[in-house]
Amino acid sequence: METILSLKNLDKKYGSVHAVNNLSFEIKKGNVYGILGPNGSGKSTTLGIILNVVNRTSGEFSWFNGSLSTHEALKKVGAIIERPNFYPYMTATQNLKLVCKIKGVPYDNIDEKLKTVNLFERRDSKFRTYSLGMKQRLAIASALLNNPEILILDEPTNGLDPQGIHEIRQIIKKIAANGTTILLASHLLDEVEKVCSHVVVIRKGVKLYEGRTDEMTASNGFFDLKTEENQDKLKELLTSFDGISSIKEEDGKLIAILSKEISASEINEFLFKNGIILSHLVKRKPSLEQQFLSLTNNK
Ligand SMILES: Nc1ncnc2c1ncn2[C@@H]1O[C@H](COP(=O)(O)OP(=O)(O)OP(=O)(O)O)[C@@H](O)[C@H]1O
Repeated sequence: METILSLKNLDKKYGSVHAVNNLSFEIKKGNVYGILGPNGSGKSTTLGIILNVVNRTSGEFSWFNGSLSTHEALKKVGAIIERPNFYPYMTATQNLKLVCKIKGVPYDNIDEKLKTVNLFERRDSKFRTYSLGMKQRLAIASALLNNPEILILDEPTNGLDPQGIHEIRQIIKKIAANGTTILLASHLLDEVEKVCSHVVVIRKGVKLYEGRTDEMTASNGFFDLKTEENQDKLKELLTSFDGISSIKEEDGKLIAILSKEISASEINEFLFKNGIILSHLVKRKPSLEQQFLSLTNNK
């Protein structure tokens, strides 16, 4: 799969603040990536560096396998990293025409992009009459005017109401489904879970996790178990079972953490054959939220 962007050991210090710390990851064509991290974790700084608006302290990044200069490469990138700013007394179409002039691209795309962001019907309304959600959608249309290979968004749903948030997420998915690679920064786990196929989790500029969003959720999970009879024997049997990596006690129950996929019936049968009748057996998986919190809090 074609590499759109690669970061190697990227570092940024603002005086004593280590905003980005030895960060490496790759963006492959066609995926939707989320940079996920709490406030101040270095997301905006990272986006600023790859867009050439923030100087890195050290490390490297390269666009499109280094086949183009950064200046040329950025012509194939659409980005919104600041609050959208358009002329209030001009209509959506007039504002986008101006952007086309500045970017040196023809007007031909304007209607299509307005349709993509559900603003075609409101194309002749003045920008100042737009809601915050509409302003954000117009910014997305503007970033798409040059048909970019990749669209970069910093906290795309910040400040919007639930409906506005939903609409922006649907639009991002639609743009991705049309083949545009997407990189967005978010502090919202839920957002990344809903929108992104891949995630890079950072905290204090350090990468904690990189991989598929669904694989982050697909840890093997754990069993809650209880017997009214011999809890010690239950513990002993579980310890001997291949695929159980550790056991802890909680509120009179045993929690068995799995290192591979084991079904509830498999474990139930094994215990029954060895003389244990369970009064409680539940298989659980930690939610992405629990995993995110443990990733960002405990390291
Ligand atoms: N221009 C600057 N000068 C000094 N420190 C800065 C500057 N920009 C960012 N920082 C610091 O660098 C760290 C990372 O900030 P950054 O804005 O990249 O994080 P973020 O993850 O995008 O957070 P947020 O979601 O709050 O914007 C923070 O500690 C921030 O205070």
